[in-house]
Amino acid sequence: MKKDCIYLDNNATTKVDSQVVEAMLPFFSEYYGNPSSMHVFGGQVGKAVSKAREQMAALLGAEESEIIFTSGGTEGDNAAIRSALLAQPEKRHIITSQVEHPAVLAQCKQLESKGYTVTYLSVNRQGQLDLDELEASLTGNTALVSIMYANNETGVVFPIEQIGLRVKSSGALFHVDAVQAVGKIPMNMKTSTIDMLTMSGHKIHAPKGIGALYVRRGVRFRPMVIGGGQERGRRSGTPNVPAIIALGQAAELELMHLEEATKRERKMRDRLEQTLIANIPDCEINGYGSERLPNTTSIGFKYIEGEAILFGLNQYGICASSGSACSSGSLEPSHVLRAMGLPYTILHGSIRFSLCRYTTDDEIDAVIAVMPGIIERLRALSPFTDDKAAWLQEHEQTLLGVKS
Ligand SMILES: Cc1ncc(COP(=O)(O)O)c(C=O)c1O
Ligand code: FES
Repeated sequence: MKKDCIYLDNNATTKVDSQVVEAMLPFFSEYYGNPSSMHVFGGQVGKAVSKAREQMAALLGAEESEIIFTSGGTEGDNAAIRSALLAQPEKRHIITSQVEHPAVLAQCKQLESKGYTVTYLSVNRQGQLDLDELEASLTGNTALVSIMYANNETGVVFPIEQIGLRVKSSGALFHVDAVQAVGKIPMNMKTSTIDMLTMSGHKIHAPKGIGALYVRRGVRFRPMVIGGGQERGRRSGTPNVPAIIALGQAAELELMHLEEATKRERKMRDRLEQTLIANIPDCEINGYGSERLPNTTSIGFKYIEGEAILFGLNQYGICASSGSACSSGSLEPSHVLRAMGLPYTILHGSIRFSLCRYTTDDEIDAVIAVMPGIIERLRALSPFTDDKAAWLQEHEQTLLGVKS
């Protein structure tokens, strides 16, 4: 495995910060007590967990009592959706969007088979929701609206507070998957319309398998993991103390770096985009013109395959991705880009670069230097010309076996 790679796949996962590793290490073999124990040895671990909860709450502008530690984004999303439905058994309708992460979409699909009705809001070519469509979909039967803060593939940011105001006036609960937004967009739950918010540690330089779910005080929470009653009865199981300490430390660092790091990342991201667009014909930025995360760019290069571009980049030690980490490896084109109605050729030729606070200008320069050559070589080999690509687009539905 290359250690010296140029890592531009931070939306898939991030490197654990060395200060984070340092903070968690003593909790493996030195302070290994159970935070629920009555003795002082366990009690001091309990205090460290409380500090981590404070650090997490500070990043979200929340109260400590509103933070539940989870195993990550997927659990947070699952737990929030289930809780919202269990708390309002008389309501049988859910609203979400077509571009959510599978952690939300798979849950909704399963609920449909159990008799729930789910509305999947559409997005336009820029990846934006239509707030009128949302308003028209809300009914007295709507239990929950679950919408992501920012999209993991395109970085497109949804107008969460405008959505929340509409949700609140309908009486439904509002859950937000903020896995990609926490640490990149300032959050203040005290002035927000959000009832529940999911975050995940491994996107903010903490380890994998730890995260937090924010549940607004006063919102009835029905736990998904039940047992010994840890996390004030909201998530049972002996907590993963070292990972929680790590998450707290990572949250503190994110808050400290947020303003300056996102400014730097945006500058580098914009330079990367502008230079590639200027130097390579027939490419476009997915979600351009929409508000986007400062660290993310998804670029479609016509007439070639995203996987082939990644292979080319790999030879220079550059890590990027052709969609979400969970679905890359499958040949299905991205459900996000498809929902945006992108033409066949862009759909298949899209790759994502995602930066972090460790990204340097030299790394961006390296990508800028090799990309035109990679694209040119692949296009020279491509069997698709303009005309063939147009034919493919026309027959896209048949080729993909999509029902429509
Ligand atoms: C938007 C979004 N939601 C949820 C998840 C799942 O988080 P986790 O990997 O912590 O389960 C991810 C991770 O890629 C994500 O990008
Ligand atoms: S699990 Fe991370 S993008 Fe799907």
